[in-house]
Amino acid sequence: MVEDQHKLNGAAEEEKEEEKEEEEEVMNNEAATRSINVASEAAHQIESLTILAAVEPASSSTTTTQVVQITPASPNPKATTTPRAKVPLEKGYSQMVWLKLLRTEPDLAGLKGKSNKRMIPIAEVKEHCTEEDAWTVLRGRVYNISPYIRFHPGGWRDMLMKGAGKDCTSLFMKYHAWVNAEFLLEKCLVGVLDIPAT
Ligand code: HEM
Repeated sequence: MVEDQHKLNGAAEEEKEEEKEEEEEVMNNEAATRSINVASEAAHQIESLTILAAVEPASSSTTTTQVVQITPASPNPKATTTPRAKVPLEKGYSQMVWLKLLRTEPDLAGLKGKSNKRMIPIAEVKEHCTEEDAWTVLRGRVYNISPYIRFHPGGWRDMLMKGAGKDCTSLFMKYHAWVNAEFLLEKCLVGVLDIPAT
């Protein structure tokens, strides 16, 4: 009887621990996504900066304030892109874990020693369209997205896989032009898209 009670207590403790771990993972995940976004956002903010400059004319003793508007190089796309739908990530697939993999996994691209500067025709990209072997083209670069699919915050079956085996640049720009994919997929680069001369 007492033993049973001990077992029950033990199980309850374990469950609590697991819940705590899950909560921590969600918090870490959100913090990592926020940091990535803040960095990308900041880059856009700088492009549309309005500077309030205190100008002191040489000929006068009074100080006037002048507004200097820097014309944006490109508008902040977040304001114009499609509304977002968050998809819960499976346990163990947080942005934190992905960032760690980027640092620790030597061959996320699956190159097995081959160069990632190879020119790749779109016909070859098309052959890699399954979950286990998914390539995509983004802004002229070819990436192996298989290791990333379950980490994609927008979901993979209905979303990321839409870009598998093809050029996903327009889909990517539609949903999140501000996302720094070049950084997130840096280690997944397999080559450069070969665009035949016309
Ligand atoms: C291949 C490179 C891609 C990368 C590196 C990538 C990365 C990301 C990241 C980091 C987010 C979170 C954005 C945030 O929280 O502000 C996100 C969200 C999302 N992604 Fe992607 N994505 C890619 C491709 C795609 C494609 C091809 C689609 C659509 C078919 C897509 C659809 C979405 C959607 C709908 C969200 C919404 C969820 C959200 O904003 O939190 N993504 N993606």
